[in-house]
Amino acid sequence: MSTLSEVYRDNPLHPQHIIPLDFESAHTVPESHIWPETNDFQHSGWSNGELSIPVIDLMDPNVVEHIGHACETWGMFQVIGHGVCLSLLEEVEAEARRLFELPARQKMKALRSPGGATGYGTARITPFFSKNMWHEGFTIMGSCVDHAKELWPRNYKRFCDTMVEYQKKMKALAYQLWLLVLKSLDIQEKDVTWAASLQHSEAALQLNSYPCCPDPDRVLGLAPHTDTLLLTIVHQSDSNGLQVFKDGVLGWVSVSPIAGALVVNVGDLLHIVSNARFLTAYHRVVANQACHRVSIAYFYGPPAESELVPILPKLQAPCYRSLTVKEYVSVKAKHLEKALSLIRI
Ligand SMILES: C=C1C[C@]23C[C@H]1CC[C@H]2[C@@]12CCC[C@@](C)(C(=O)O1)[C@H]2[C@@H]3C(=O)O
Ligand SMILES: O=C(O)CCC(=O)C(=O)O
Ligand SMILES: [Fe+2]
Repeated sequence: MSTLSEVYRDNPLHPQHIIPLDFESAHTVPESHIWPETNDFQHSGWSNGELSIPVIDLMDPNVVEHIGHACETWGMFQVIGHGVCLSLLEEVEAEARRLFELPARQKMKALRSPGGATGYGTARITPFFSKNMWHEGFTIMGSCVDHAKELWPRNYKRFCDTMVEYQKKMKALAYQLWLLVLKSLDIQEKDVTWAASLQHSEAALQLNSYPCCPDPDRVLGLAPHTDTLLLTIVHQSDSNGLQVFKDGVLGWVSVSPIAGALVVNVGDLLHIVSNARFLTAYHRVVANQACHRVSIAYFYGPPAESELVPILPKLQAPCYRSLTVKEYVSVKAKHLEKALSLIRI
């Protein structure tokens, strides 16, 4: 369907990097999932007052300044007053849980193929790390009917309808955030050559599952990474786990759940077009023993063929060379964290 899928088809993964652990049967943590020398997971993580990411009310008259400031200092913030109703957030989370609670052999029927972009499986960044994550995911790009039919042959409609409805709401919210971001950069929409194409944006919905872990201090839910596209909107439900890296003294900072709030990340593409003024959020997820954490992430960006050009204030030189979305996604699929430095001028 989308040309982003083509990029992933051209960068296939090995089957052993796609199949998650059968977490239900794992009563101890296997060697393959024990991360070395990183026992800082639970104890780092500030999360009070000034030491947490900003919470921004979209109805606030100064919302543009707040968003600009948050993107410059954290690359991540939480939004309230976004107009997405709580019942839809609860519904999409309940559907995600319904999927992940299926027995492993059932979920395997919707396994992502080696060159595929969609379906059940590990996180795409898995091959870059020597240890596996305490995580399983389900990726949706375009229609999820074929995979959902494998999971629930007679009863797939509720899942798909919820995902369609949720993506519609996320797309509208992402566009609203994008316009606020442009304002904060003092840029007119008409000056961005690919702005109109955002109507046909290439988006992905990722359902994430972090099962209860018998030994959470020795595993990682999701390894540190930055998101690739423009913006990510995350519904993280009510359990801790998400952390963002803040340069300087703070290190890993917990992103405390706020009921009804959504977490917004600056992705690499927004970092590039802002000419490095906005930080791309480097984040990770730690595991926990008590509950099965589920999150739903919506990735928003321009169509794959769009040419990204850093938007420059007067007299500023571009930090990155111009390239298409597709080209960047492909560089990232091959080099992960090194991708940004490879396109630096
Ligand atoms: C459109 C996207 C964005 C993807 C790839 C593709 C579909 C799945 C997304 C994630 C979801 C989990 C973390 C991440 C890092 C991963 O491994 O897969 C994300 C990645 C990215 O932001 O690069
Ligand atoms: O689970 C979370 O809170 C974050 C997930 C995430 O970082 C992602 O899907 O890219
Ligand atoms: Fe992420």
